[in-house]
Amino acid sequence: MDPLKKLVHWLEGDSQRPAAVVSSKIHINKDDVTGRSLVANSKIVKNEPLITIPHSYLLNYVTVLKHLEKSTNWVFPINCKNYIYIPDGQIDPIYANFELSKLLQLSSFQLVSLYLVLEKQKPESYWKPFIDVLPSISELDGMPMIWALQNDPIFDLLPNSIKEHSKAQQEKFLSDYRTVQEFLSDVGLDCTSLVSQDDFLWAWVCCNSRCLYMELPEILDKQLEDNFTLVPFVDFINHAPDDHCSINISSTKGFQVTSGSYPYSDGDQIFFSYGAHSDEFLLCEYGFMLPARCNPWNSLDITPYILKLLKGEQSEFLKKHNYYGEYTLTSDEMSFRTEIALATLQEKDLSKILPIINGMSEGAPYKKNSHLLVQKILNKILAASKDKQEKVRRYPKSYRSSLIVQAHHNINIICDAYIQH
Ligand SMILES: C[S@@+](CC[C@H](N)C(=O)[O-])C[C@H]1O[C@@H](n2cnc3c(N)ncnc32)[C@H](O)[C@@H]1O
Repeated sequence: MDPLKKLVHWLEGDSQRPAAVVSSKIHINKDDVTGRSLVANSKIVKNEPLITIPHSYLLNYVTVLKHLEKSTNWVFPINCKNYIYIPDGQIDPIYANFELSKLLQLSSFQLVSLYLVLEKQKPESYWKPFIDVLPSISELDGMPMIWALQNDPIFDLLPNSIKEHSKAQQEKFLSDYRTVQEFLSDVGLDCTSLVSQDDFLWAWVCCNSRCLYMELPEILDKQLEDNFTLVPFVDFINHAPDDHCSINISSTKGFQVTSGSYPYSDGDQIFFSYGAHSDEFLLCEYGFMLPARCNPWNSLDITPYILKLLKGEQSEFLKKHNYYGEYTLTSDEMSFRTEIALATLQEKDLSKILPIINGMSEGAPYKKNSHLLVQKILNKILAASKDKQEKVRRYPKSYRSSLIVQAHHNINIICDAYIQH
């Protein structure tokens, strides 16, 4: 049977497992650009219920621990038996080694990724219908952190802001992998044979590109970034920058999607917004960008250029008032933080900047020079971007090179529009 059909069949439940509810007005579609997506078969009105996925199908910190508990002699402190189905079956000898106190020290990313890798290796797993439809690593090849991990020299030709973002992600990934290796060796297992770095990368990027916000029980005392879940079927919904579907989590019913403020016609793709994200963010975290000029959240990060110009006293002043770093601009305006930093650069008496910070002054005396400074910075950025684009052209055409060209194109659009403006 086709893996998508198997997934739908699994979600239909059985005498023990609750059924998910999927509106007959939507179906799964597949294309080369956006992968799987959900599409309307007929008219859908505003706020119409579309999908409900019970907790038994959600993969997150709580459900993983609940499934592991079965193979161990510890008792998970959260009682969720009546709303999370755990299949009867054999004890897993690997999980039998897992100590609760050590598991509770893992983050959601570490635990869920480890569990996905181990479950994927089993010929029989409760989660198999879900795991079989997760994207392969090659489907997530748009994420530049993967290029960096593979030491692909083309990574160097990305805009600096994307390189910085991807390097930070890469460090987080490697640190998560190290923690999981330590966890496995602490419980007496051989990590390298059980969980290779490539397998862990696959699971980690699946979590990164498909996780949805869900608060974990307070008793687990986790960090904000641990509050996520994977949601089969709902994770086929692609991103659009404006509001489409709305999502909601019911403690009893599970994960619910309604059409929200947006009516759909037959053939329309169903979207929801992953957040107010720029193309650079979408590329780093999800491996795609929106078509040119379609993303209203695109901005240009000029932080390194401004930081280089600041003198010690000016940096201290900006740090003291929480205005150090994160200097951006869009096609038609610079951010307030950028304005403050550029005014600070021009002022000897820094007390004169405080009325601008407090909203008592518009900072008119600094505006002309600030604008000139930004123009100079943008010309430098344009020159660096042109140089990198020429180098990319010397590479054979590939998916990665096309993404780099698009990322530079986005920068050119903002710089040109701002300079003309
Ligand atoms: C939550 S999944 C959505 C379903 C996905 N298309 C699939 O085939 O499984 C997120 C991934 O979908 C793709 N995606 C989401 N929105 C997109 C869009 N507007 N354009 C292109 N790709 C998109 C990206 O690959 C992203 O990592």
